[in-house]
Amino acid sequence: MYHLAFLFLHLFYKKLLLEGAKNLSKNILKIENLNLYYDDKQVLKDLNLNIEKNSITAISGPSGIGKSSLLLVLNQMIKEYENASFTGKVYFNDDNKDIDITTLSNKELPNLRKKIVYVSQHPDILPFSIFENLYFPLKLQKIKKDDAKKLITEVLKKVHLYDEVKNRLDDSAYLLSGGQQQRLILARALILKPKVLLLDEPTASLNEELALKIENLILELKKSCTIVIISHFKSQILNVADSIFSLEY
Ligand SMILES: Nc1ncnc2c1ncn2[C@@H]1O[C@H](COP(=O)(O)OP(=O)(O)OP(=O)(O)O)[C@@H](O)[C@H]1O
Repeated sequence: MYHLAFLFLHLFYKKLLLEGAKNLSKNILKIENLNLYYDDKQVLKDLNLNIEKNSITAISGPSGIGKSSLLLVLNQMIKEYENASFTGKVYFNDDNKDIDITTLSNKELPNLRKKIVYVSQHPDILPFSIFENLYFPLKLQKIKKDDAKKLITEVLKKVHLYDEVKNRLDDSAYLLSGGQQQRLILARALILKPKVLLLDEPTASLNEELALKIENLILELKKSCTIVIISHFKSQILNVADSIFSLEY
């Protein structure tokens, strides 16, 4: 009888431990009571959001409601805006440890932004060649040029840009079309294998065929990272999103 009770307790305790471990790692990002202001103007009000690991969350809502601002909070790029301020907490589950990223020092932020990468709707192309735009983040990681070449080819193929640029990698990236630049910055975001990708209108300048290819890429990326996406295309949201978070006035 005593043994049976002990076994039961042991199994119960193990189940609790397993559930605890599962819950701990289920959400990769967690926002609690976020209020965001630009100067005196409040943009986000008492916002709470959980984002599951390896999921695709779409942020929807009317123009100007604060969708891009919300993405900027998620990797703390918002701290670069002098007129922005916020209250609340943002937890990032990194290697099964929850850290409140709002408390990170300025020195710790570049490392966070390698793990949680924001891809702007306005391609922030660097004034270098196509190759150098992609080599830049790798150089900072002290990755050798030969290894970098392999990674760059791989990532250009992933974003369906390789065939268009393979013979002109030394040309200025400014010579690329809007749609090519958009795929280039997506490639640059992917090259360091982020844990979270924050995509702000990733297919805004692409034709329908390319947009579909990028949607398929986003679905494939879900296996290795978590994605938060802003898109004005309803069909795109329905095609890729596991959940939709709507911002309303
Ligand atoms: N740096 C800033 N300083 C002051 N106000 C800003 C700043 N950035 C954004 N805003 C304002 O904050 C509000 C939210 O902007 P945000 O770009 O987050 O909206 P959005 O939902 O992404 O819009 P859209 O769908 O048009 O891209 C808007 O009213 C915008 O004008």
